[in-house]
Amino acid sequence: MASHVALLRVPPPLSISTQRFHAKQICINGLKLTNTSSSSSSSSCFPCSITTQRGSCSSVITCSSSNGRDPNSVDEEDVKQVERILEEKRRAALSAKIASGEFTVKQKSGLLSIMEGLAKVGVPNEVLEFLFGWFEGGGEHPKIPEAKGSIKAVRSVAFFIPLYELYLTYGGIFRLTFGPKSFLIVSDPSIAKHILRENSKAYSKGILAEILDFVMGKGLIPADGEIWRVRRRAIVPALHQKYVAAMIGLFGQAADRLCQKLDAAASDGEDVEMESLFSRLTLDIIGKAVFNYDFDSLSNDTGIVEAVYTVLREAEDRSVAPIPVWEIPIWKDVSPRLRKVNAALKLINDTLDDLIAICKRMVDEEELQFHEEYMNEQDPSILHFLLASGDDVSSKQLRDDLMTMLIAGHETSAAVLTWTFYLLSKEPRVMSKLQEEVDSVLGDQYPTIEDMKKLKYTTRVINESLRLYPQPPVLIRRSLEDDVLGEYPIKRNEDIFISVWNLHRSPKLWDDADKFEPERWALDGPSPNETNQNFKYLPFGGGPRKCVGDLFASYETVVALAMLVRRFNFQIAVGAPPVEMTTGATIHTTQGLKMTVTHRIKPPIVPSLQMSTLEVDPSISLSDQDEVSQKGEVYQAQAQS
Ligand code: HEM
Repeated sequence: MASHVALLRVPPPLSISTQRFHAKQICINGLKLTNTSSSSSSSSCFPCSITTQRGSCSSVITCSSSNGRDPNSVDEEDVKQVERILEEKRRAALSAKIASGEFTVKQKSGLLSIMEGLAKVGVPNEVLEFLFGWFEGGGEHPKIPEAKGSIKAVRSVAFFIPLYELYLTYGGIFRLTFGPKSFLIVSDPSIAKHILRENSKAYSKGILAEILDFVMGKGLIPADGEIWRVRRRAIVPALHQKYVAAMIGLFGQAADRLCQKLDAAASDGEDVEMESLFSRLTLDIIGKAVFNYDFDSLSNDTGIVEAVYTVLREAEDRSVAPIPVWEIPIWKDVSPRLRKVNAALKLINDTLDDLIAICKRMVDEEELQFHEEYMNEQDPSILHFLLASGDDVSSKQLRDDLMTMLIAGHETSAAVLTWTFYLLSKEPRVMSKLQEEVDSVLGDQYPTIEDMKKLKYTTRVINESLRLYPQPPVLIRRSLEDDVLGEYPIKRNEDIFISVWNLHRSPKLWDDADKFEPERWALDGPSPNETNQNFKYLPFGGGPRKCVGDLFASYETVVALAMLVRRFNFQIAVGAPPVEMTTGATIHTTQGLKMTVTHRIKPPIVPSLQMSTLEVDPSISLSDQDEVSQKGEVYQAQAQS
C-alpha cells in the first residue's frame, strides 16, 4: 500500500469578493508513512496531522479612505505584539512538554531488551558487545538522540513547527518515534549536504515516490535510479537560457492579466483572496510553459481546470484517509468520488495526448534544425523541445513528466508569492524600498531579461521569502544502504526528513533568524544558493536532484512581484482571518490571504505593449544562468555516470 502526501491546496472557486472555505483535514507533506522495513507494508497517517479549519470569511469590505482601512482599526504594532505574545506562549507550552520528557524516549530500545534477554540466558558479555555494541553506542559510535512524538502536542500546528522545537532540544539529527514508526530528522547543513550531494546515490525518494505515484507515476520528482537518470538528461536541456528568457514575456503577460483583475477589485473596493489568485496565476503560466496550453484559470473555471484541481484534491484527501479505500478493487467502480477522480484523470490524460499529437504535427512540419538552444517561437514549450529533440519515450512517461512539471512548478511558485506578500504586508519599510527599485528599473515597460539583473532588491526579497517559507519545508529521502550521518551510523531503509525549515530558521546559523530582512543578502553579491551558503540555505534543494526550474521560478516570482507592487499597495484586509500556516507539499495558509488592494498614486503605470524578451544578449551573464547551464552539464554527467 502506498504512503501518501497532501500535495496541494486547491483554490476555492474563482471569486474576488467573498470566499467560502470548507473544513478540511490534511496530512503533512507526504507524511502518511509506511513501515521503514518494507515498502509494501501498511500505512497510517503521520500522527501530527493538522486540522485546517476554513471558516467562512467576511465578505466585501468597501475601500473608503486610508487604503480602505478604518482609521479606528487596531494599530498594527498592537496586532504584532499580540501575535508575539501568542507565539511565545505556544512555544513555551511546547518547550515545557519537551522539558517534561513527554517527547523523550525512556523505554529500552528493542535491541537493548534482546541483549538483556540473551545475557539472562547466559550469552557471554564479550559476544554481546561484539553483536550489539555497534548499534547501542557501546562501541565507537554514539547513539542518535531519540525523541518520541505525541499526537496531542502537535495536532494543532503545522508539523514542521514542533520539529523545530525538537531540533532546538535534540540537535541537528535525531530520531523521532511515533508508535511503531520512526524517522530521522536532519537539520544539520553538513548532513544535508552528505545526503543530497556527497552520497546522493545511497538515497531514494522513499515514501514520496509511493505517495506521488498516483498523480506523477514515474515523473522526474518521484522517479529514482535509471528512469530518473534518463529523464533528467532529457528534460534539463529543455530549460536552456533562451527558453527561460522567452518565458519572461509569458510571466509579464500572465501577471498583467492578474493586474487587470486587481484593478477592478481596487476600483470596486473589494478585498481579494490572494493565495487562490496566485495559484491560478502560476497554473496559467506553467500550462503554457510546459505544454503550450492556456488554462486561463484566472478568468474561467473550465472543465480541465476543475479536473486538475480534482486530481490534486484527491491526492490531498488520500493523505488523511484512515483506510486506503481506493485500493479495494470494487470500491474503484462504485465510489462516486473515485469515479469523478478517474474521469478527471482521463480528461487530463486525453488533453495531454491531444497536446502531444498537435505538437508532434508541428514538429514534423517545421523546418527548424534541432540544436542546443532550439526553440520554436510560436510554441517555446518544454514539450515542443522534447519532441523536437527526438526524445524516445513512451507516451505514458511523457505524460508523467508533463504532469510532474505542472505540479512542481505550480503550487511552489504560488506559495512563494503568497508568503512574500504576507511578509511585505508586515514590513512597510521593505515594501517602500521594493517599490522604489521597481519604479526606477521598469518604468512602464514589461520586464525583460536585462531587468532581471537590475531588479536586485526584488530578487533579494524573493530570496529572503524563500528562506523564511521554504517550499517544500521538508525534503524526504530513504536510505538505500547503510551509511554514516555525522557521527552516527544508520541502516538502510531509514525514512529521513531533511527539515529545510529548521536549517533556514536556525538561530545557530543565522542572525535574527526569524526576521524578514532582504538586506542580509548583499545586493552586489552572488544570488544565495545551497553551494555558496554551504547547505544552510536550500530553497531549491541541492545535489543531483536539485530543482530543474530554479531560474524559471526565480524570474517568474520576481516578474509577478515587480508587476504587482508597481501598480498596487497591499494590506491585510480589515477583519481578515488570521494568517496561519498549514502544509501540503508546500506551506499554505489555513484560511487564505485576504488583502485590500489599492491603486498606487504614483507613478501611474500601465505597462506599454512593447515587449522584447526573445532576444538574449549573449554578453549577459547572470550568475544563476551560468550555473543553470553548468548544472545541466554537471548533472547530465552525473546522470550518465
Ligand atoms: C519557487 C518555485 C519552486 C520551488 C521553491 C521549487 C523547489 C524545489 C525543490 C526544493 C526541489 C528538490 C526536491 C527534493 O530534493 O526532494 C525541486 C525539484 C524539482 N522541481 Fe522545483 N521548485 C520550484 C519551481 C519549479 C518549476 C517552475 C519547475 C518546472 C518548470 C520545477 C520542477 C522541478 C522538478 C522536475 C524537480 C525534480 C528534480 C529531480 O528530482 O531531478 N520546479 N523543486
